[in-house]
Amino acid sequence: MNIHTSARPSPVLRVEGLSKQFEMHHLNRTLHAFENIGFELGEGEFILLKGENGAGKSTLLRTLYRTYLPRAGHAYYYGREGMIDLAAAADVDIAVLRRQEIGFVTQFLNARPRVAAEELVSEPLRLAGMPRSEALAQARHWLQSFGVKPQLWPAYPSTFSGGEQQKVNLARALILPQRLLLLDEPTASLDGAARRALVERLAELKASGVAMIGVFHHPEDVAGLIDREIQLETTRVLDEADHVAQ
Ligand SMILES: Nc1ncnc2c1ncn2[C@@H]1O[C@H](COP(=O)(O)OP(=O)(O)OP(=O)(O)O)[C@@H](O)[C@H]1O
Repeated sequence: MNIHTSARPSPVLRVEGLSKQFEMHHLNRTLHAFENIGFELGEGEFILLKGENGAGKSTLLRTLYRTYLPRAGHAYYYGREGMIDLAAAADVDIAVLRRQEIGFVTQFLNARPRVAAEELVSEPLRLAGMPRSEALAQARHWLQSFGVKPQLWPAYPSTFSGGEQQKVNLARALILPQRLLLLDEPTASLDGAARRALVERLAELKASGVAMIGVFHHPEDVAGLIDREIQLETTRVLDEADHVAQ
């Protein structure tokens, strides 16, 4: 007898009852960015986050990256060293995870003055112990794939166009396979060739087991990668009177 079981992939992230609000002190109001979010993300899975402008998509990604602390809930991350609640972990543990396991990819480059593009891109590999020449060779490979011209490789990205900066940013963010990738509109302002290169790289990372959750300007680009979608509802603003009524 053949029994077919569709085993779920090992969990990477389990989010329960996650909520985030912003206090708008100057207006004496509370803005609920998202409320009571729950989902599970397994190895090699890809979740597309959807919702109107202001629905809380970026805020959810930033809360998972712990740029923000949530108001309530849990985000259990199953890492190489065991399980940790990203909603409550110490900053020092979050810093280690950001270096080694959890990546955040946005369209904005955090360019450092007088650091060449190829140095910036190769840095994660060098920090992981790869010899400099090998790390630089890989950095050039990825800069080439994303369409950054060779004459720009030794130049400073602070002088690059918006699209060129974004390509450097992507090459750096995706050069070292992470366990979990948070993607905040990584294709915005990229040309067609760079978008295709990005999607190819994401497909490769997904196949190697990297879990991803993200917002995409052109979701059709990643249609072939999506396992599930999460729809966020539009943000509610509560003022003091609402608080009293609750
Ligand atoms: N640091 C902050 N302080 C106060 N309010 C904030 C802050 N960050 C975001 N918000 C508010 O939270 C809500 C959700 O914002 P967010 O950027 O997460 O939306 P989004 O779904 O990513 O929108 P978009 O599709 O326009 O990028 C918005 O109303 C925004 O004004």
